[in-house]
Amino acid sequence: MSDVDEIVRVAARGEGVTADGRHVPFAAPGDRVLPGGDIEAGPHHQVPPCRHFPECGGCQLQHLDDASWSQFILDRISSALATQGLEAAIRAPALSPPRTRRRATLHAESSGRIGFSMEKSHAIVDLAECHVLAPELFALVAPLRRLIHVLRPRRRLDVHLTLADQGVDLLINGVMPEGLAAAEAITAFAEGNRLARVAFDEGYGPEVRWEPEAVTITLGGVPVPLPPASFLQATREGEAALVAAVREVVTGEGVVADLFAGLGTFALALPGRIYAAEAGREAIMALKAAAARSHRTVFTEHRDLYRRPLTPAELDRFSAVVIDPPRAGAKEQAQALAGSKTPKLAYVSCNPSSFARDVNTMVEGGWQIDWIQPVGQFRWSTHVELAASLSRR
Ligand SMILES: C[S@@+](CC[C@H](N)C(=O)[O-])C[C@H]1O[C@@H](n2cnc3c(N)ncnc32)[C@H](O)[C@@H]1O
Repeated sequence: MSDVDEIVRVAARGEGVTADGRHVPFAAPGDRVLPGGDIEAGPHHQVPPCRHFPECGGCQLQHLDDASWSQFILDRISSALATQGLEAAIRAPALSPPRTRRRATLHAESSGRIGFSMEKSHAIVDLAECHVLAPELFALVAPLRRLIHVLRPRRRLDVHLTLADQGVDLLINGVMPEGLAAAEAITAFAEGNRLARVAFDEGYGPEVRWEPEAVTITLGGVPVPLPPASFLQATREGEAALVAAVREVVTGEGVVADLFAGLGTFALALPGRIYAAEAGREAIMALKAAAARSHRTVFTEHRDLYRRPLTPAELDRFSAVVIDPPRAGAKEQAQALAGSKTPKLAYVSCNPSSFARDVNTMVEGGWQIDWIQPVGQFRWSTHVELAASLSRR
C-alpha cells in the first residue's frame, strides 16, 4: 500500500482526508485506508466511548484522540485565516473535559424518545448514555421521558437544560401543559429531581411553572438573574479559558467596552469600569441588576449592534474593547473598529470564518493579530471557538 492511503488531516465536517484528497468517514490522522476501503486504526484513532456514536448528532469526532482533535481545531482556524490571506500565532487549544456541558438542547417526542437529533436527520437518538453532558443534566433524561409521556405533546419538543447556581433550569418548548394531572406531574417531577426551575413555551414566551428560589448564574463571582433560555458559555472550563484570555488583553486603566455582553460573562470578570452593550433586553437588565447589587461599575446599554454599531468616535473613549458576537460575526462593528483609535481588542468568536472576515477588515485598518487562544468547549464536535488579542500596528 502506498503512503497516499494514509489519513493526513480531518476536514471541516469531520471526515479523514488522505494525502491525495480522498474523504473517508470516521478516520483519524495516521489511520490507513486498506484497498477494500476498510480502515486500519493508527495511533490517533480512539475507540469512541459512546454507544450512540456515530448516529447521534451531538458528537462527530469521538474517534479522534485529544491530540488530533486539537489539531483539527488549529486547522479550522488557520484555514479560515488563510482564506483572508492572514496568518497568526495560534496557541494550544484549551479543551473542556468529557461530561462538562452545562447547557444543551435535546429534542423529545410523545413516544418518550429524548436526545440529540441524529446526524443528518431529524430523528431523535433515544439517549441511554452521554459523554458530553454534565451528569446533573444527563440524570434528568430518564425522568423527562416519563414526564413527556404524561404531557402527551402533539409535536416534537425542544428541551433546554442549563445548570444554574440552584440546580438544573429546564425550559420545554412546544407544549403548554393543561389540567390538574399535568400540573401535579410537573410539581412531582420538579420536587423529586430538585429542579431549580421548570418553564414551558408554546410560542408566546416562557411560562414558569416551578421556581422555588430566584434562579441565578454566578459570573465573575457575581450571581446574575438567569432569564429562561439565556446564552451561557457551554462549559465552566470553556468560560474560564475565554475569560483568562480576555483578561490578558484587557489590562490597562480606563473604561473597557464589552460588546454583545449577554449576561456579563466578561463584563463581570474584568476589573475596573465597564460599558456593556447587548440586544437581548432580559439579559442586559439582568446584568444591570446584578452589577448594581454587587457594586460593580458596569454601564449597560440595550442596543442592537448590527443596526447601530458603536461609531469610531464612541469606540475612541475605551481603553480596550471586548467583542463576542453570534456566529454571523460583526461586520459593521468591525468596520467601525477598523476606523477607531481604541488600542486593544479581545475578539471572542464561535465561528472562525466570520472571525477571519472581520479581523481582515481590521488588519486593513491598521490592526494586527497578536495571538489566538482556541477553545474546544463542544467536545468531539466540529464547533470551534476562540479568543484573539488584537492591537494597533
Ligand atoms: C456569543 S453570545 C455572547 C454573550 C456573552 N459575551 C457571553 O460570553 O456570555 C452573543 C450575544 O450577542 C447578543 N446579540 C445577538 N445579536 C445582537 C445584536 N444585533 N446586537 C447586540 N447584541 C446581540 C446575543 O443576545 C448574545 O447575548
